[in-house]
Amino acid sequence: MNYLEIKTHNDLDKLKLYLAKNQYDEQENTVRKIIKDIREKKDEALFEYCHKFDNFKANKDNINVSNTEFEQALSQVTLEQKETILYAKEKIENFHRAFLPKSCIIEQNGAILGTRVTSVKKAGLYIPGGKAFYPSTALMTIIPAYVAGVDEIYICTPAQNSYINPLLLYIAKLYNIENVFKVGGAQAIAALAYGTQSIPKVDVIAGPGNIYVAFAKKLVYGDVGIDSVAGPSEVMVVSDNCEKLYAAYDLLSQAEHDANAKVYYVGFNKECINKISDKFFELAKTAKRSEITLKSSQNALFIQTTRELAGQIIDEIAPEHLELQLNDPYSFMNSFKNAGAIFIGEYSCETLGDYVAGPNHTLPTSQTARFSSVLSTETFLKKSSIIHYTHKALQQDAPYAIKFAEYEGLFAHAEALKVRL
Ligand SMILES: NC(=O)c1ccc[n+]([C@@H]2O[C@H](COP(=O)([O-])OP(=O)(O)OC[C@H]3O[C@@H](n4cnc5c(N)ncnc54)[C@H](O)[C@@H]3O)[C@@H](O)[C@H]2O)c1
Ligand SMILES: N[C@H](CO)Cc1c[nH]c[nH+]1
Ligand SMILES: [Zn+2]
Repeated sequence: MNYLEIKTHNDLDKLKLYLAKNQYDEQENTVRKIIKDIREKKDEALFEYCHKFDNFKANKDNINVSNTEFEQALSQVTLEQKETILYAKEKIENFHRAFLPKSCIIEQNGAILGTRVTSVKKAGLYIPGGKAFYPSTALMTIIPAYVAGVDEIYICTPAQNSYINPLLLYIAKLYNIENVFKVGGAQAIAALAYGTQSIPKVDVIAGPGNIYVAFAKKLVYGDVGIDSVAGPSEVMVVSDNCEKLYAAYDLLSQAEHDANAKVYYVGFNKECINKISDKFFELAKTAKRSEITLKSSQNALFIQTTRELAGQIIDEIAPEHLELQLNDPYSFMNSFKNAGAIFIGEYSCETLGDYVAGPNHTLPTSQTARFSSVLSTETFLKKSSIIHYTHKALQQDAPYAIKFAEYEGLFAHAEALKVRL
């Protein structure tokens, strides 16, 4: 069992060393090659990788889900499945609508100043589908793009042996999305970033994925916008009690996503650490997704610390999900800043956030919650400044702007104002 005792500020170095060991050089090199190949050989390389990694013999005629495939898939969706999806859809839509940023203006010394919010034109959404199917991620990526007003939405998802989850296609149909490409992994991200004969180049790529998808998004960023590096799932539970053992179940729920998932338990006494770790490893042994869970449970880290130092531990790890099972969680929240999503109290388990609470479940991982945010409508929006002066307003500000231009030796800047005075 990975265990750290952090009792003093200096002990935090042990955690930094532990985190620095997580290197994925081999996977990063694989992704670099995939991106290079897609940029150079486009569809030809894309089809080869679909075959190599997903056993799908792709070509220009079958890469896009056809009308017949849509119809077949929709006929398989049961009434109960539809009701479940529509329940979550409404909650997620309401949340994203409520937090939609709006254009706004102010008036200052007679000038109108503002921010104009516009959506990107083309968004590429990645819906994972390697080790599990993720219709919930279809809702979590489509809804913010749709609410933001994106003009064209394209979906990429792996089609192992040519199969796509019918629930995903049902959700795409609810939003009239016709372009669902049967492509997964780094090759999907590269295709959306640079375009191929079959897949258009988009403005923003959003959606989570495994280590290959996450590296690819990181590498194409700058040529295209991304939501965040939303890679293998992570959860940290901080608790000051362990009577109910909820933490062990919550750790397991994320360990089952991926062998590279990361789960952390932070407790304040050894007794709780022992109780939670014993239960967690017992559950992992009999887990349904045992192959994945047994591997990821080996990465679980148990930390014994004090309430005072726990905030610094959170900030260092910057977990994708943070559960605070604490007395007085709100006062504790002043002690840290870095977490993708914060679940407060023993009843707010992460599974609710994964599916139905409303906020997005696509979140930054691998310590990037230090600077990245949850996927939201903002992922698909840009802001432009608005500046509108009248002659009177110009007369008020110009003398100051002219002086600034002169301090900088930029005389043409000053002249552009002087001719208007
Ligand atoms: N951070 C978040 O917000 C969030 C949300 C949901 C899911 N997730 C994560 O998404 C991931 C889903 O992973 P998944 O694997 O099930 O699906 P995935 O769609 O992310 O990955 C499958 C693809 O990986 C590629 N791949 C697999 N093995 C490869 C190899 N050896 N070399 C090159 N490429 C390879 C293939 O192209 C395949 O299509 C999990 O890690 C899960 O934890 C994260
Ligand atoms: N926990 C994932 C984010 O890391 C989201 C998810 C989707 N389905 C189940 N869980
Ligand atoms: Zn999950």
